[in-house]
Amino acid sequence: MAKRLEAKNLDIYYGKFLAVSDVNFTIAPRSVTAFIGPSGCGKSTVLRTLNRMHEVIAGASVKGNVLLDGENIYASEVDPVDVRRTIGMVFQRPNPFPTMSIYDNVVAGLKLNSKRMNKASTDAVVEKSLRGANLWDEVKDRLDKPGAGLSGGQQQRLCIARAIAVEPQVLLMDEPCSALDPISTLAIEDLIQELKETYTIVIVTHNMQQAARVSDRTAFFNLAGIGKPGQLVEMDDTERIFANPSDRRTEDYISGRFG
Ligand SMILES: Nc1ncnc2c1ncn2[C@@H]1O[C@H](COP(=O)(O)OP(=O)(O)OP(=O)(O)O)[C@@H](O)[C@H]1O
Repeated sequence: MAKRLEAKNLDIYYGKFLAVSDVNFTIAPRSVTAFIGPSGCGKSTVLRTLNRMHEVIAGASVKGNVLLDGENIYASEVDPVDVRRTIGMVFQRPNPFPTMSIYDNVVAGLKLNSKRMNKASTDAVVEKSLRGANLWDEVKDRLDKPGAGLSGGQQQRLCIARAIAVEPQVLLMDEPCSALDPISTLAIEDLIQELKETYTIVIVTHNMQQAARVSDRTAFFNLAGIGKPGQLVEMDDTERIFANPSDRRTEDYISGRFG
């Protein structure tokens, strides 16, 4: 189910502003890749081009291609809504629909995809998704209660359940733990390890320990200079990036000399 993701010559714009230039990489199926780098270097921008969320912003555009198992997601015949179903996204702040029940939060994605399902199969998807997000045991007796009644960490797992309910092949996570306490953060990190058995995962994180803990591969992004676009400096096995990176700029960043 998990798929390979490739970026080819990506130039990413906000209006005329070239925010990130010439990004190329390949991400293997069933792996976790962390995007790290100083603020403003374009980590979130690159992430959003991987499921065509970038173009939702007025004036934003992309040159280059993103291939999912060799298929260009920017090809003219491709429906961006399908792309966003296949390549799901979890955001920085848990964003469940607050008044909607826990159950309805999980099925919200299915409804958007207008799948017609009977009650029994919907129940099964809800249970499977909540189990997949390690939340089932905590909420199974209050599925009809509002999503807003959960803790921040539970809400983030609910958002992950909502994202996996539509059975994506890739999961993009934009700083999914930045609003969470350390215990909830560890719960999400454990969950990421389990989810990579099924999905290809890309996570943006400011926390280098987190990148070292959860990812197989790490991509270091940097700004070419003030006012210049962000760029991918290097991407390699996480162990190598943290122990013996190829580029001096990566070493300076991970050893805390800047950023
Ligand atoms: N909606 C937007 N409109 C215009 N410019 C934007 C927009 N979002 C981001 N940018 C610009 O694009 C560049 C990259 O921003 P981005 O948020 O991708 O960086 P980042 O590395 O994720 O930063 P951070 O770590 O602070 O979240 C920055 O110069 C930023 O100001």
